[in-house]
Amino acid sequence: MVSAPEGIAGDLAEHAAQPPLALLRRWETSPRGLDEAEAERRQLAEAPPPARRRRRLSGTAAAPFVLVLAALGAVSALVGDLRGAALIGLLAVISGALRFGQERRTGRAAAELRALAGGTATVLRRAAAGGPSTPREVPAEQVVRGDLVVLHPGDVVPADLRLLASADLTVDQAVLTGESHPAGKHAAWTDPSGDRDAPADPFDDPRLCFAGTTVAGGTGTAVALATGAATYVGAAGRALPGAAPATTFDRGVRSLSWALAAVMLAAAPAALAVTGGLDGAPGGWPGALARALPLAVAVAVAATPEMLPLVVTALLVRGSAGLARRQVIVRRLPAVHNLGAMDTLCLDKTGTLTAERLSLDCHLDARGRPSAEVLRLARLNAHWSVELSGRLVGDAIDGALLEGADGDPTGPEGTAALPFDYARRRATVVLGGRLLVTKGAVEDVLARCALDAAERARLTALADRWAAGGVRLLAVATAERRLARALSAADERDLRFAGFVGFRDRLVPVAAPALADLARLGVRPVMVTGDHPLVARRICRDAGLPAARVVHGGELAALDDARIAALAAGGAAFARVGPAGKARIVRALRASGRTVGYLGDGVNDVPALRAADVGISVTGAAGPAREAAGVVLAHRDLRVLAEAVRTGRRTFAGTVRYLKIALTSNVGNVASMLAAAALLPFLPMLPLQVLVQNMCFDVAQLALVRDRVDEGDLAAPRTFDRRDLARFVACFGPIGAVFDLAAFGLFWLVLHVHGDVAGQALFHTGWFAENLLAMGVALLLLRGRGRGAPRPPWPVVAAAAALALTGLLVPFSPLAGLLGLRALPLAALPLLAAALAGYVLATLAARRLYQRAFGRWL
Ligand SMILES: Nc1ncnc2c1ncn2[C@@H]1O[C@H](COP(=O)(O)OP(=O)(O)OP(=O)(O)O)[C@@H](O)[C@H]1O
Repeated sequence: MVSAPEGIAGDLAEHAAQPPLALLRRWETSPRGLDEAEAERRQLAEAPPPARRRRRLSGTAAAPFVLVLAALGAVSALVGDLRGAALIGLLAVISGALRFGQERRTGRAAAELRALAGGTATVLRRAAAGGPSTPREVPAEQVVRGDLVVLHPGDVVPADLRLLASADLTVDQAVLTGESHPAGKHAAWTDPSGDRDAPADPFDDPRLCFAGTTVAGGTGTAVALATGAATYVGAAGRALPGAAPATTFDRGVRSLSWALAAVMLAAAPAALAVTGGLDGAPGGWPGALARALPLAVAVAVAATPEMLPLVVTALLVRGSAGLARRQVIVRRLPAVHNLGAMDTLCLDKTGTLTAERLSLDCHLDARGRPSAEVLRLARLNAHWSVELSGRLVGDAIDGALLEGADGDPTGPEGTAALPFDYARRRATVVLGGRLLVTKGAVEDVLARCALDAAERARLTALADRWAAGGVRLLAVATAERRLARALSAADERDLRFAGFVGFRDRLVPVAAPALADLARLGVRPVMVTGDHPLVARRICRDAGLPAARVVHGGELAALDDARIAALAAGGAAFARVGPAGKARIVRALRASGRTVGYLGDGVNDVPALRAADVGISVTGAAGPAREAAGVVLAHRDLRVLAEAVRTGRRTFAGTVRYLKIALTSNVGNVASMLAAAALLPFLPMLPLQVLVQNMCFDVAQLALVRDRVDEGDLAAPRTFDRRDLARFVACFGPIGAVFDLAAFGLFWLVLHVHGDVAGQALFHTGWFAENLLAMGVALLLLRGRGRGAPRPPWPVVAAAAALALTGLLVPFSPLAGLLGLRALPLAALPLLAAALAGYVLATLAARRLYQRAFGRWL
């Protein structure tokens, strides 16, 4: 559960306790809302300062590598090596500039992608002070304090709100409280004991709605108390709505980062331990320590794949740009990875598997005979529930009813409405102040009709027959009633059954092949629908989906997460599931270790879209559903899903490849450096040389972002596998270390480098060159499995060549003196070639063995 600073919780409690009118006065607003000019003024006052560039610069400056360089520079200056300190400072600037540039590029691309879709909210505003107010849809971040916000099912609450009025409002607060049942919300609260103004926990206060939660049912009007960072979640430092739950990839990278931090912490003392006892260091032990400390830090840096965040973001941006070309819009970058990791895809039915539009099929009386009167009642219900709820358009059912009608349906004017909501599964209007007309799910409406058991059973059987044939029936019922007060769900009782309206929900032709493609990629589809179990079974059959059993939403409460996951794994479909139930199924599957996608287009899908590892929606879907999704399909063509999954896997494989190459090289390097430090009577490499070489490798590895992936590595869902990574590094890391050490041995024996400073510089140079050449080779050989794998693209070849050339040419350049390097004698070249040839042959052999033993490369 999210907890926020005391002050915020206290403020909210105080606001909640105030009478609505006093509250409106205090916020200088009115029951008709703010006028546009005032809203704009407040928006300017509340907007965060435009300090983004400065923040990015300071973020770059605080990057671990830059920080370590700064620390090293300081240590060098302290031990009197001013030239070294200046050079390290220069290195810090170059590294920071590279990082800043790359981040700016990827950041811009990511922002462009994000801007493709954003959250909206409905507010009541007036064009001018004193004028009438109208509901207006505005971007969620433009809601200001004092705005009157109108809530409908599926809306993501845009700010912390105090309710002024509501009708059967329920809010899913799971993102904040973990509570899976929606909480009832209404404008009043009284403490039974009369002691307190507000419940102890603000989330229990029915008068308050919190930014980031989702409206599950009913409607409401509320005043905004806090927006943006000032909201309860904002102040708690929590990512605001849309914040997808941590995915397996996030968790994997996080645990890897911890492991690497531990390696860094261990590498520094290890380097100290092996170099601390250097013989003959001037100044005795403290002098040796002062010389060894920078190396220890440099070794720790060399052990870390510091480009990881950059490579991950660049790969994600590249993946999403590729998807955008295929009309798949990625709204949240990590969703790309999650598409690749997804092994279960829950889908609702209407508008995803079946056509976006329903068509009216029949209108029947209680005997099953065509009835124009039933159609007229259903249309009046649809017309007035859309009109009186302030919504511009109805859902698919209302749309289908109104579509065929010639103008407004004839009949008395609607005077009150209780619009459709997913928990009640029905909609009710009052016509002419006394005729109540309800339409909705057959079993829900029949349960509220005054019928004897036999008649109810007969009507249920009649509806089931139609449902089994693929027709969705809704029941229509009426009642004569004078309402002295506002209409509420309690009035939907003792109804007189009028008849049925039926709709045809056609499976889109591409649904079955698209789902088959996904199944071949190891993604199990699970249907989760609000519709009737028999309709669900029928559609599953037509779409080739498993429906070994259809679990009714009503059963969910009695099932624990493990059982729900087991049912889904056993091929069950879920029917008559409301928004909270859909989210519950997604959470249960995630809790069982699955990576879950959710594909839906209705407001009833919003909680599930947000609970999933990756929420997928379609353009033309309800606004809140699009906003809740991480991925939006620009065309309702499910066939692109398989390609999106493959792109996700490619992106993921790219990240894994980077990690494998970087860690293998780093581990081999650090191991050989520590071993050499223990064996040699002098530092095997100067800290600055370690850092320069490390930076060259870092930059070269950015080319991997452009690399291709073997399609064979994309066949199954991928999650972060630390064991696989460790195995790879354990197989290939030591090869690098062994050949590094072999090279030292050769230099030692053949170049006679021992002893004097000039000899040491020669040794350092030999190693510098050998290391960079080996890194170039690693980049080319470890990127793929060899025969049959895609050839390296030119940026990777160029990066490998640049590494090799840097190693060979820098010792002959003016930079050599600055870095403490010397021109290598010609005799060194055959040694380098021999060490390198050995490394190449050993790696090729190991690659074949690895391939045979483990099959998968990335
Ligand atoms: N506008 C409406 N008025 C009255 N009843 C409705 C309306 N829309 C839907 N219903 C009833 O409520 C049920 C649940 O609707 P819901 O939208 O949750 O699911 P669905 O559209 O049937 O399927 P899916 O979850 O696959 O989109 C419907 O099957 C229908 O019986």
